[in-house]
Amino acid sequence: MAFPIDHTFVDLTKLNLPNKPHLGHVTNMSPFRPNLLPIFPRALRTSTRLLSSLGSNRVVDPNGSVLIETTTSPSPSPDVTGGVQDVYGEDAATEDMPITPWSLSVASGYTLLRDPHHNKGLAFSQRERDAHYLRGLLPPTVISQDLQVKKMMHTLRHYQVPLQRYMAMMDLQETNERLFYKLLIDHVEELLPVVYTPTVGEACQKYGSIFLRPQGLFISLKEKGKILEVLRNWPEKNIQVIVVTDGERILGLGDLGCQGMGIPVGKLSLYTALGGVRPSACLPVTIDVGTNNEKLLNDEFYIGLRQRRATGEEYSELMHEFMTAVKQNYGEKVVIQFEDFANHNAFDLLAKYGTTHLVFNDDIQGTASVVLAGLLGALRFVGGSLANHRFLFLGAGEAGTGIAELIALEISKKSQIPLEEARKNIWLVDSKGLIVSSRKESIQHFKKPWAHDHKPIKDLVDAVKAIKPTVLIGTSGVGQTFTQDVVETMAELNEKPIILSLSNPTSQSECTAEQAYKWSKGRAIFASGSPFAPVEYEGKTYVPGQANNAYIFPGFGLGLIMSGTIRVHDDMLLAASEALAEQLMEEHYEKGMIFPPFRNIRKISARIAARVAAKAYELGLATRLPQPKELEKCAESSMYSPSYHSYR
Ligand SMILES: O=C([O-])CC(=O)C(=O)O
Ligand SMILES: [Mg+2]
Repeated sequence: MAFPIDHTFVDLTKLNLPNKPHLGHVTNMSPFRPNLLPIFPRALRTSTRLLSSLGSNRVVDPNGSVLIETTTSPSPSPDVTGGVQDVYGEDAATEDMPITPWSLSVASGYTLLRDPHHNKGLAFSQRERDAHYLRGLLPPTVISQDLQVKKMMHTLRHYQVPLQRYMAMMDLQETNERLFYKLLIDHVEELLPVVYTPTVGEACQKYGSIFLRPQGLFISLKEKGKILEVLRNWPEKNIQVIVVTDGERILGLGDLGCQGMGIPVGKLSLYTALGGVRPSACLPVTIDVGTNNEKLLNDEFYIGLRQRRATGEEYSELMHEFMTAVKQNYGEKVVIQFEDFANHNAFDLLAKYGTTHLVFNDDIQGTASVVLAGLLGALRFVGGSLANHRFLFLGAGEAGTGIAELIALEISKKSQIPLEEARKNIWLVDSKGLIVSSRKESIQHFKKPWAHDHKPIKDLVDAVKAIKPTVLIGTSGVGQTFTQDVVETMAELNEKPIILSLSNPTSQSECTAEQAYKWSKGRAIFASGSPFAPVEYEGKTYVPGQANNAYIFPGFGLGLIMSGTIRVHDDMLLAASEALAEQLMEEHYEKGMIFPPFRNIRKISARIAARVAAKAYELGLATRLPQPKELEKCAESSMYSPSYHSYR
């Protein structure tokens, strides 16, 4: 290798590079000298990586002298895991693998302390404090990351109000990213309800008042015509997953407009903590087309556009510009996860972009996959097959019809009967009552497949009596709709009624865990979308499962990324469900759970990722070739590690 050490910056525009240099290729440009690639002698490893991302293994100046030349080939190296270049060395961090702390330039001193990607707070060693101009900027003590975790947990547990915990965690994410993820990974069961459902729901409702620093990318109607530019303002270039919302149906809380940003931010924290996708590869996006929420429009602290929602062409043009810009800027292999769109847009967007982009709707497909997994898991212990069951849903929106369709697909595949036949054991109730064939003309298109022959029924309890379901699933977004009467009727009809209250957050749950166990006299197999604490009933402890798409999307997305998949296929959802279901053990089921505990989630996600990737290869949709031999190991080894690096 030939490395000049007397150059500190190279002007990219003047170099003889095979690919035209573009800011998008280079992650550590000086903001003041945008064409200058810093070449520091101590940072050669990073510089050579940048070279390879520019498609070159040498830098030649205008006179033809070689400035940098590497012996390695320009593209793929052992640093390529999870499908893209590990520019920041985020994978497999170890204390003994020194790296250079890059940001826009080499970060040091005060800037290093304020750089969330590299800050270690009191964990900077004495040597690092000397080498990086930190002396005096920190109190004298040096502590380990483990002690920092202990201290932070101690602080969090002292907060009585969940929103205070949420704010403390968001503050940590913005000041010390690795510590944030270490906390979340090591204490996943305790902290999931803090950074995610249910607390994130309250945070979105109050987002304007608690807003300190912006997180994610805000794309409003004002950015029309400039979305590509907006994407380029984001500091990271190697994006693998985007979670996008337009805020119209945030959990079961309705239209929260621009304040829905808490959702993509929270979902992407889980992509990293639960699925091991690098934080720098995750991009939260909120599309702001206004809100119809009067309370927010009149709230002086509201952060979004103060207008009613744009609809029709104005809406679809903005979405289309966004979708096009994403593909143009990040290519075809970026996962775009639609989250918390209202029904009408959710189904249309999925259908429209499903054939041109790598899109996944978490509320339709993720929720479906997790619920199917719970049912398959339970059946492993009770015996029988899905085809022997009768399903009744309260709620016929994204989650309801998405789950119904995936159950029908699984039945159809396993029993080799036509899909239409498989749908016949599945019934849905919406706000107007049971969906029956006489209503077919007046209902939305996504409800039509479920309009079976039956006389109209208005009330849920009457529908339960008439249909006699073995499984009752709530996806209505309305709390307390599984009344005592409904649960008692389910318990009269079934020895072990399966009751799933999926609406979020806790306030919207169709019934609580305690109600389900009490009213069924301890016989219900119960799970809910939001977490409930274990319940004591007549001397026995029941542990309700959390049927939340958080079990699926992080591993599902990882599977897509690691295989370089370009389209989502329903068979991948079935593969994910099966991978999750087989990890339910008898000991879990005996306690009443139909999902394995979240504390093993990284292992669970790796298994899901492997199964999804395998299906992608089988379907010919994967582009990362050759196919890695051991996909599960490959998934595990490509996961982000939150341990601190040592800085040279
Ligand atoms: O965010 C959650 O907890 C699950 C979900 O997607 C929703 O309720 O919309
Ligand atoms: Mg959602």
